[in-house]
Parts: sequence; C-alpha cells; structure tokens
Amino acid sequence: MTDPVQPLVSLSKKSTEPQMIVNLRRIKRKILIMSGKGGVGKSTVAANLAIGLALHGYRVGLLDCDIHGPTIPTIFGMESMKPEVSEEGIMPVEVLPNLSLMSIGFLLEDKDSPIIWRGPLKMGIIEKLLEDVVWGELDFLIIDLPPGTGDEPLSLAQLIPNIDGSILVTTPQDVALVSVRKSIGFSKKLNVPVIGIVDNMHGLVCPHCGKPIEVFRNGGVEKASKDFNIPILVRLPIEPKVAEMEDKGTVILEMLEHDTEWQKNFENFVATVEKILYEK
Ligand SMILES: Nc1ncnc2c1ncn2[C@@H]1O[C@H](COP(=O)(O)OP(=O)(O)OP(=O)(O)O)[C@@H](O)[C@H]1O
Repeated sequence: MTDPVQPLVSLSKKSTEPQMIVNLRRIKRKILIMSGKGGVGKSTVAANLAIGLALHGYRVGLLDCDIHGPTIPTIFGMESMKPEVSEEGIMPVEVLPNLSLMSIGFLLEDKDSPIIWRGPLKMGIIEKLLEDVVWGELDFLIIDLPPGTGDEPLSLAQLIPNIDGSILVTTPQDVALVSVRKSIGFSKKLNVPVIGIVDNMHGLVCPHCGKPIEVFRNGGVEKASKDFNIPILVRLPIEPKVAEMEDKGTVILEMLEHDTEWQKNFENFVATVEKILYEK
C-alpha cells in the first residue's frame, strides 16, 4: 500500500541522533503544549504563546508536531509557504525576525488530503524534523503536540530530548479533571515538570451587557489545579473572533494590538510562564 500523501523532503537519509542533539543543543528551553483530547485550543495557545514570547524579545521557534491536523501554517496565514531546503537542512519559515515556524503542514504536497500515515512513517517524519530543521540559537522552542495522551503523542514527545516543561490545555467541563490527570501522567512518563494549566473557553462575555455567561458547568479545572497542586496560568473566555482570526491568518496582528481583552489575557499568560520558568 502506498501512503496517500508524499512528504516533500526525502526520508531516505538515515536518522543520526547526534545531528538532532547538535540542532537541539542550541535551544535554551523546550516547552510542550498538550491536551488530553482534541479541539480544546492547544494550537491556539501554542501560537499565541510563541508570538507573546517573541514580542518580549526572545528568539522563538514553534514546532507543529500535530501530524493529523497541522493548523499552525493556517493560523499564521502561511499555508502556501515552502521552507527552503539546503545542504545544511530545512530552514524554518520566518514570521518575525525572532519568530520562526516549522510544521508538517509545510512539507506536504497535497494539503487537502487527509493525513493517514502508518506509525513508523509518522515517527520518521518527526525525527526528520528534529534532526534537519536548522533553528539556530533559540531561547524557546514551543512544541504543539498531537492531541491526546496515548502512545502516539507519547512516542513523539519521547523523541525530543531535555524538555523543560509542559503546559496543559483544557476546557472547563467536569471531565477536565480526567483530562488533566491523564496529561499529568503523560508528563510524568516523560519526566517533564508541568508548568500549569490553561483553562480555555471559560465562559463567554455577553456582547450586549458585558457580563460573563458560564457556558459549561465549571469547577473541574479548579479541582484539578488544587488536587494536583498545579497553577491555572490563564482563563481564556470563548472569543467568537478567534476562529475567524485563525482562518484568516491574522492572529499575529491581534497580538500586536494592545487594547483587546484577548491580547491582554495572553500578555498576562506569557508574563506568568516567563516568571515561573525564570524563577525555577
Ligand atoms: N477561546 C476560544 N474561543 C473561541 N474559539 C476558540 C478558542 N480557543 C480555540 N478556539 C477555536 O477552537 C478550534 C480548535 O482550536 P485549536 O485548533 O487551537 O485546538 P487544538 O486543541 O489544537 O485542536 P486539535 O485537536 O485539532 O489539535 C479552532 O477553530 C479555534 O479557533
């Protein structure tokens, strides 16, 4: 059986761990963004954290490891970009002078077909990205993992050496507790400390009266935070503009505007993450 989508970059070169180590050694901090299930806002959080850190002056890379639905190129309005491939390796796509991206989505010839890869090929392409992407010197590499806490995201995360911390993204239903517990177990298996939880889609601000509306029955995230002694880093409301911003690729413009609630929430989130990491 042939694979339905052919990656642009040849996978024939044999993996060599030292090359991966050489590339990743130049990165000061590697942060995993993960979630117990799909569609909770993991890529949204990864993209905005990367932008926020870059706006604070850090050199940031964002690696989209979501093999089944790589959304980072769309969020940045860069779906049609093709990374340069040279003797040195694959060059990440530059969004700002100090923010660059790499996504499996950039390496697919046919972006509209569903991505159905067998296990070894999936691991192969992630290994290839870790080995061959020439990030240069970075202060942060933000890694957007595939959703879930099963064997596949675990094996992918295990390919990345010396991860500094994980951020768990969840929504506020009661099942948050289950989801957060699974994510903590996942981080433990990787020996990665949990930095904190992002409570996403936490209510909605009424567009007429400005008062908060609780959409889901809340309490699960607070309980998880207390039970596991892990801080809630930020509560993000349901923001109807987000899907539109992401589809149009204007997320970065929103973050450059300093007067929206969405931007302010992320500004606080980024400052909290920075504080936790640099006080360690
Ligand atoms: N706070 C929010 N308010 C409104 N929409 C949101 C919010 N957070 C995320 N979304 C939207 O929800 C959808 C899923 O978000 P996202 O792709 O970030 O989730 P994910 O967890 O990465 O999903 P996947 O499982 O596909 O990896 C997107 O359309 C995004 O625009």
